[in-house]
Amino acid sequence: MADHHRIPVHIRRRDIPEGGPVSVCLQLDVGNSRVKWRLLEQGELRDRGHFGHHDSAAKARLLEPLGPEANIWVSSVAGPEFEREFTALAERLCGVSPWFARSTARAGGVANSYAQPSRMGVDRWLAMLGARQRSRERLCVVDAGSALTIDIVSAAGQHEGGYIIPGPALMERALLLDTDRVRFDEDVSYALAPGTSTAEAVRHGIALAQVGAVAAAIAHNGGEQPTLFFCGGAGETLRQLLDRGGSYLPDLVFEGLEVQAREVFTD
Ligand SMILES: Nc1ncnc2c1ncn2[C@@H]1O[C@H](COP(=O)(O)OP(=O)(O)OP(=O)(O)O)[C@@H](O)[C@H]1O
Ligand SMILES: CC(C)(CO)[C@@H](O)C(=O)NCCC(=O)O
Ligand SMILES: [K+]
Repeated sequence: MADHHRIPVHIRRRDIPEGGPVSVCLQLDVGNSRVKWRLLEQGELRDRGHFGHHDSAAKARLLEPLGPEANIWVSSVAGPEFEREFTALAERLCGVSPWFARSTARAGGVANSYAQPSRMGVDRWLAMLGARQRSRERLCVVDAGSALTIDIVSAAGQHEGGYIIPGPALMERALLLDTDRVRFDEDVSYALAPGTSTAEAVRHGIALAQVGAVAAAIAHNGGEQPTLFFCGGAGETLRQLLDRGGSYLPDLVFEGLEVQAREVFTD
């Protein structure tokens, strides 16, 4: 842990001494379907990608070129085995101990509503910190990944609460698993019109459920209309189908990771 305090955080160009070491920061967003990553050098994006949790070749390609001066920051909602394995691999391949962000009671101007903050998925927490950094208005943060999560943050920065709903792929798998005749081969895209085939009825039904959940979350929680932020693989599609504006920010979790890291490493 002490090691991290020497590491320059939120590396701005003017922080780097002339001829000094190049600050490298590898950031990972470990979700339930896949691992997303981006690589920054002196605060500038150099590369990005994604891979499966068990793709050891991809992990080696990412870690091997890094030197011991690199920072590795991780948001992970995967189990502790991923954390252990990835830490051991990073230590072996580049001599760096990754820092894993945790959900806390408060950070970046946001107060957690959970009695046990560490129980909250850190991706939700970081997405809220990222959104709060961009807007001080009342927020609705929607992460449409394996799960659809919807979180409301008041203008004062209080997490009002949130929702965890199966995401589109999970909804479809649940239907196929527990029915005999819901079967189709067509690859129909998500839309809201009533379906006129099994494929459409399923895909449009799922789109309706996802969009409807966000609309209902906003309607049910009254008050000031929140500013919408979307992230996750289905985030932009959902934003368009909902048709209430808002921003799609695929890097919201990474942005929150930087907010939390800045607080942790500069106290
Ligand atoms: N372009 C797209 N349009 C609509 N839906 C999509 C699109 N891409 C992915 N999805 C759907 O969105 C869901 C999440 O996709 P994806 O796996 O990309 O999310 P993710 O945010 O990486 O998930 P996690 O963080 O949980 O690993 C899946 O149900 C997938 O079917
Ligand atoms: C809900 C997911 C799966 C979304 O990725 C993740 O945030 C998670 O595992 N959360 C733990 C439970 C909670 O957030 O209360
Ligand atoms: K996610």
